[in-house]
Amino acid sequence: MATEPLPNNTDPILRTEGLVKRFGEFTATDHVDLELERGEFRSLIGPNGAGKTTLFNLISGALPVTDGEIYFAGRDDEEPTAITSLSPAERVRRGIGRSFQISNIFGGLSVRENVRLAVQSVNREEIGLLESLFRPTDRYDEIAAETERILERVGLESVADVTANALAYGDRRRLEIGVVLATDPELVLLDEPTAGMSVDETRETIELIQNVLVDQTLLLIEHDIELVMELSDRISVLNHGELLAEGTPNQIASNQAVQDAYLGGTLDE
Ligand SMILES: Nc1ncnc2c1ncn2[C@@H]1O[C@H](COP(=O)(O)OP(=O)(O)OP(=O)(O)O)[C@@H](O)[C@H]1O
Repeated sequence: MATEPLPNNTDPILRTEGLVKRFGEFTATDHVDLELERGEFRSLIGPNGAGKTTLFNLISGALPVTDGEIYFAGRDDEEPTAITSLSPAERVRRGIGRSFQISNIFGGLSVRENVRLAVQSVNREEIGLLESLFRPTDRYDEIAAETERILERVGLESVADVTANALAYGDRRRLEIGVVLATDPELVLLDEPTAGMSVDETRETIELIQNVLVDQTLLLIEHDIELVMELSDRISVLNHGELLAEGTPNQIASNQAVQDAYLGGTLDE
């Protein structure tokens, strides 16, 4: 009987080393060492002000780090390389996508135009100048085909010509996910995708994310602890900017430090 081949690379897709972010005297990120395995669904939880969004901003490049390094393995199964000083746009090209709290949608453009722009934004650099000059039709066809593939993947074909601002709430969520998928990410940072949603909408959105982003590594900030416990492969807990605990949902649920600092014993109920 054939045996499963061993994965040829077990390096983490993302690794932060001693990551620090200070705002003046205040330390929002305090020597965070985080490692994400390729393909995992990781949630990042912690009380308000624990530093979750700040950590996302450091990983995406929206904020410069005060100290420490960020390594990312990117598209090819290569050794992780330092991305700490790369621009946000370069990080997107390397394969770090981000969605939700920072909206990537242009409200005045159609659904299709939004997706096409996102596809173009990452493809531009991948072909040489000569190729782009001599094969414009091929390129146009490729981008159009990829755009249609993504519209189908997120279930927006029937509203492709609708202006984004006119979309129903659920379809707007689909477009957010489509736009991030269009950048062909390896890792997707999802910052409270369900903020302001009802329990049912929350569940539907998370299920959509899981279905559509099945090939990606996900790092999710989510306040619905029940959902986090149910869906995550592993959970990292931040408290006062520090990584307080890390583990499977069961390990986190039974971690006394987490209960004391954050969950107030509610997980066992
Ligand atoms: N640009 C900034 N300047 C000064 N302080 C900031 C800045 N950004 C964040 N902070 C502070 O850093 C701390 C962490 O904020 P952050 O938004 O990362 O927390 P969070 O865990 O995402 O919180 P929440 O769950 O409420 O969204 C907070 O005390 C916040 O006031």
